[in-house]
Amino acid sequence: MSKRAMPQPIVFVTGNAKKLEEVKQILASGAEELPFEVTSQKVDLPELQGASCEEIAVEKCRLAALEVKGPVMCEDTSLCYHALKGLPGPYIKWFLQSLGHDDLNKLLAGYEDKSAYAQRGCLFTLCAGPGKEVRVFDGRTEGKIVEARGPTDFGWDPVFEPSESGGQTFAEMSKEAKNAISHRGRALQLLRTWLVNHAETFAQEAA
Ligand SMILES: O=P(O)(O)OP(=O)(O)OP(=O)(O)OC[C@H]1O[C@@H](n2cnc3c(O)ncnc32)[C@H](O)[C@@H]1O
Ligand SMILES: [Mg+2]
Repeated sequence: MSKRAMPQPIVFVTGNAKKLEEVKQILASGAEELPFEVTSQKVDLPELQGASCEEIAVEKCRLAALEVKGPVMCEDTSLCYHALKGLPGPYIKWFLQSLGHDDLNKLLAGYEDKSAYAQRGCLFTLCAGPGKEVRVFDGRTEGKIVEARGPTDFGWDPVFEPSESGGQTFAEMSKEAKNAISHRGRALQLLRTWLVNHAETFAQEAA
């Protein structure tokens, strides 16, 4: 499919190089090609505190559109422990940075339930430009928190064992296998389908 002309490509705004790497792989694979060009820009956007995952994601995307002055997509990943009623959730980045994998796991030491979900972080968000509607696409993968196994180059991948992985942590899986069942792969698939089906609407909003 040829790409539709837009004044500007959609800019994926993120400060995280590993996210960008996966998003590129996911967009390059799969049956449907995106009807628009996607580029990326490294901006560390401020994130709301004390708000719901969805409010955090929407506000970040709104700021990204103002910054880029054109169409953008962003994403926010949460890691939610069932025993901790959804925490650390959107604050996983700060927990991981301060605690590291081992101490992160100790948070669950007092609980039987080690299950977690990597949720809404893939909250992928899409916005056609400053002041335009922000659309949210929610991808979720269930699993449990385990002792770290596998390469440690991407966030909490070593301590998250998805229920569908046959016992491997995200870090131990190939990129293709992770992307096929990951929160990011699922949310991005929803965004892709929406854009394919609403290309006209989105192009008009961005014009
Ligand atoms: O600029 P942005 O896109 O916000 O990038 P970020 O690194 O700040 O990312 P988040 O705010 O979404 O915080 C999510 C945290 O979870 C980590 N993370 C995100 N996706 C992950 C994945 O698929 N596997 C493992 N860790 C992940 C990421 O490194 C952060 O520490
Ligand atoms: Mg962030």
